[in-house]
Amino acid sequence: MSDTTALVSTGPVEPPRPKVGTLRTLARRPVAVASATVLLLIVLVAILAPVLAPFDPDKTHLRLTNSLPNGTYWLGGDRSGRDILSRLIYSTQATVQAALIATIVAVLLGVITGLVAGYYGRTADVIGSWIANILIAVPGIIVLITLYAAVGSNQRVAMVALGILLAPNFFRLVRAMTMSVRNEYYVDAARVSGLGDTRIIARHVLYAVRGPIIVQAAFAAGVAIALQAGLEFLGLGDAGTPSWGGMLLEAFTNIYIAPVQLVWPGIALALVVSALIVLGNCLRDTLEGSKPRMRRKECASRLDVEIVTAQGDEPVLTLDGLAVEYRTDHGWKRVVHDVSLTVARGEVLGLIGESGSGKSQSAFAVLDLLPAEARIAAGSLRLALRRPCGSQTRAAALGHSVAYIAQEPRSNLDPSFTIGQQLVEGIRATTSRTKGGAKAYALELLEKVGIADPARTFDSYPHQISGGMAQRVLIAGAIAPEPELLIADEPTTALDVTVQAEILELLRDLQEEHGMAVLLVTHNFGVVADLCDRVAVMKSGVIVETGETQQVFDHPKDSTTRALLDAILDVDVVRESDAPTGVSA
Ligand SMILES: Nc1ncnc2c1ncn2[C@@H]1O[C@H](COP(=O)(O)OP(=O)(O)OP(=O)(O)O)[C@@H](O)[C@H]1O
Repeated sequence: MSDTTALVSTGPVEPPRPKVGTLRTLARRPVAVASATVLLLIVLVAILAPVLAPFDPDKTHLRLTNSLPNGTYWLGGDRSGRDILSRLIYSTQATVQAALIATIVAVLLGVITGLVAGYYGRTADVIGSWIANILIAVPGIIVLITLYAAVGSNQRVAMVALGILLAPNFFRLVRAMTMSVRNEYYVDAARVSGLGDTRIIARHVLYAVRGPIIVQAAFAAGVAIALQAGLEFLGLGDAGTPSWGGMLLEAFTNIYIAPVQLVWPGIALALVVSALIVLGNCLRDTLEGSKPRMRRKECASRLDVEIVTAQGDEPVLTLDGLAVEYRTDHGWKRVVHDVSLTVARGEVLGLIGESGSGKSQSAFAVLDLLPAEARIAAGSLRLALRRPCGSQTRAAALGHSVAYIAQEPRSNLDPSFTIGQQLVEGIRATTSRTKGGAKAYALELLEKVGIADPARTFDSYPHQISGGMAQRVLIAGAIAPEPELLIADEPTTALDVTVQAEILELLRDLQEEHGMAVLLVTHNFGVVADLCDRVAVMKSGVIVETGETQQVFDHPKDSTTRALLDAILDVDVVRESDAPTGVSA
């Protein structure tokens, strides 16, 4: 990225993309299938215990006391001569019951109160947060031990209490996520379209927070199982009901005589808790649409990047044969085909095309900003820079010699920090200025990009400034290291017409003053006319026409170019071209 290293989007919570076939996606992940199978088997074993267990769990064969695995007792006998396998099987009932009760209570309590507190705020939030803080401060195990002492060994009551103690985790998670989702535009739109609060919460908010809830529920079930076993191990359980914790306790007292007895309940516990955590993570990944097996570096590895010291009039940017693909349910889909272009030193190249034509994907490929689900199938990138950028890698060049201005100015500013903090951090990361020097430079830049009161803007948070000012701030951040190439992705799209004209004028002035090369992504020929020396027209991932702006305006060859030209009202806006010649896209 640019010197806006610090100006990275933390972005609002995105509305979740609708997913088809969650179970099918899950079924493609071997670890998910394995852990789901383990959990399903455990539940089946709990239900079918009387059928599956070879012996009554309390039946004793004295001659098999502390016996090793044998033909009668496949896992051996315990210190009372009972079958360990049968007791292990019956113990799953207590385990499943404990996990279900604690998790259901925690989810119901925590999610409902978290949704109410996060959505309505105010009193509900204050009371909910207050109770949650108290419950979190309470030492759970002590409460449970006290409870056992007070009401006797009643696992159901203990697990309800544990559920209440675990509920604040859900409360906090759901409250925080609901607060982010509550102000999203799609929630506003649902409200305006007449949906009631209950439907909005159930349909939109709950849908957005379901992934983390599922993961948290898996953790809660794991904690419940571990705690239930712990309490049984402490001898607080019902001695008449087989449980893994109780078996561990017996095996522990017998450790010098038959240490192997510790192994079976230990394995069972480890297996169930691990399966819960793994399945929870897989479910979250699937529901949130992440594809963990595809790492960005792995996917982007086919772009051949070369950073060299510029010789003569060599173009700053040379992109050759770029192909970008996205993974779909039916294989890889190519969205950018064999795109080649150059941007000469000091030149402004407009990359124009209708929506979805592949402009942003081409720019993102240069900036190494493609998402994890994309891959570069072919292509080479050459950056010829006058100023050396340390290690001569693309990562080193980004932010120093190559800067970026994004489409959505506000979502590229971190709402938690002031404009000044973000600018200073970016400047210090890309230049050798001291903190004081960086502050003075930031104020100078803010003035340069036309901000009327730089000192006030410097101390403002992003939500306190307008969209136009936010874009000026991003431009200030981008030009701070005096880049040789500026990539601007629809820098005026999110702004109103008057502000658009001001920002374009600012970009033109800065480009002329600094002699930067600019790759300007846009869908508006008016913008191209205003700023660009040359233009490359894209359609369906392919460059269909390139040429000097004036020439393309006067004699458009491709029907896409003509259609885009027809979309602007006044072709007289084409500026007199003083562009360098002889550089082809
Ligand atoms: N994450 C993604 N997954 C799948 N396909 C994608 C993804 N992002 C973009 N695409 C596809 O890539 C193609 C090119 O998208 P790109 O963002 O480059 O369009 P664009 O020309 O910049 O349009 P716009 O001006 O609307 O941003 C589109 O067909 C789009 O559907």
